[in-house]
Amino acid sequence: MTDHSSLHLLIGGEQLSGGGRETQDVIDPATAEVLGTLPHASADDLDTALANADKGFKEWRRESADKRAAALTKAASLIRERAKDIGMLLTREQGKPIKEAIGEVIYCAMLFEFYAGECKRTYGRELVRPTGQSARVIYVPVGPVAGFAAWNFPAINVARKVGGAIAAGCSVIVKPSEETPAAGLALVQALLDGGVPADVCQVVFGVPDEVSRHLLASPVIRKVTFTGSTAVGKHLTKLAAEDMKVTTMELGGHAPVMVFKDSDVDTVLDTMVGAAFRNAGQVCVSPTRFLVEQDLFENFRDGFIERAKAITVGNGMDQDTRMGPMANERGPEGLAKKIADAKDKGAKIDTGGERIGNQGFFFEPTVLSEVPTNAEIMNEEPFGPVALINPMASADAIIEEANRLPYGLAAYAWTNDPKLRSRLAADVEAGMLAINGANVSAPDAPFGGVKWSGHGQEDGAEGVMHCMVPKTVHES
Ligand SMILES: O=CCCC(=O)O
Repeated sequence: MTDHSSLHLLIGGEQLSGGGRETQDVIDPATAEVLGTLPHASADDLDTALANADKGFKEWRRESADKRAAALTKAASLIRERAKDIGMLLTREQGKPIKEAIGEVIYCAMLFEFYAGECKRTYGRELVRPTGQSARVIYVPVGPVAGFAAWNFPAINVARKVGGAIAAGCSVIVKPSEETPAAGLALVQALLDGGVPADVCQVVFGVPDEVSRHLLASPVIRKVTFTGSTAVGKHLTKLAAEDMKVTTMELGGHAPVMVFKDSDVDTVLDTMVGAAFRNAGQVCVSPTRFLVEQDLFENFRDGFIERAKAITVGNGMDQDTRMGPMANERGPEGLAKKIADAKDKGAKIDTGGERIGNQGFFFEPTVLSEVPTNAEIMNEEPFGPVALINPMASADAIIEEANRLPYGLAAYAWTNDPKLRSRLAADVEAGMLAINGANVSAPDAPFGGVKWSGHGQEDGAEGVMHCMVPKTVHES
């Protein structure tokens, strides 16, 4: 199986490395030691991948839904068998606790199993026409897809990029993050081992801007799917527009957690504190801005601080670690700056706020409260282990603050008031809303945002349908 000592490109089924290609080191975020050396694709490699993707698409689009489903199902079963090994690769390169890593890998198997079923559900519709005529809408695969995945979920992000495309009958070239390459490589290998043809799913690495410009400049690619920052998403969307390529953009968030006065504080904290520090807060749907009705505020803040202090931080490979390091050197540096800015503007640092030790990229679980809305951290995704807790005067004020930012990925709310729940469902500007819970991800549930958090969805039936385009066939 793929490991960090044998990192490679996967082009036309060939594992390519060496040959004078540029390389970069892959770093263990828990120790800052080098885990392995990753080859970059040359321009020739990218052209080969594009030619393969073109050929692969022409063949795969004609395969039966049964055959595509069988390959996804087999791959899912191989991923389940390999979950522990892939999880260990993931923890080593990304840092999250091994239990979270294995859970992430299993999610990928579940997603492929769900997509296997969706292969047969790409329904069109018949339009009403006079006798002797017909008109119907059919859905056809959009064409070869270029997918760019982020480092925070090295497995799920790759699975979301390739799964929908393969189910729809597209070919796909995926670029996992260069910082976390091995888990994505192992997933794609399972797809090939499961029967997905080598030209249908390929993996490249390189300097991200160079790879994306090269692939997007090609007329072969008909769809671009990206997970990452809003800034890069806007850049890729503009590049894609040059050739009218379809885009799915899963971008940044700044999720509000609306805690209304009828909530039970301990129940909310028991669910949301763990969610806030999952993957060291490096989650696009991380619960971030806790907007708590005034009456509950003090109890809520005290309980949050107590639970945050109890979190065991350590190497993700240790079984008792509950929070690992941040995934790269940029993490603690960027977070420390945002915390300093918030403090200067009057926020209280209730616990944490500092980097831990001088080895690896560890940061304390941090709680800030009474954070002014002009602090950078209240406006830009912190993407780190920090919770921001503010007292709010009313339900109206909570909803207004929840919608204040240009982001709209996930939102969370706690209330049992049926009228308020309906209002939240209608008025909260987010692609995903969890009421009285912390989970917004499930293989059958569309995952995506609105406003600057992007457009298009992954997972759910939409994850496949966004890799297809409608065609209307009129017959007389
Ligand atoms: O950051 C993206 C993935 C997070 C999730 O699926 O819960």
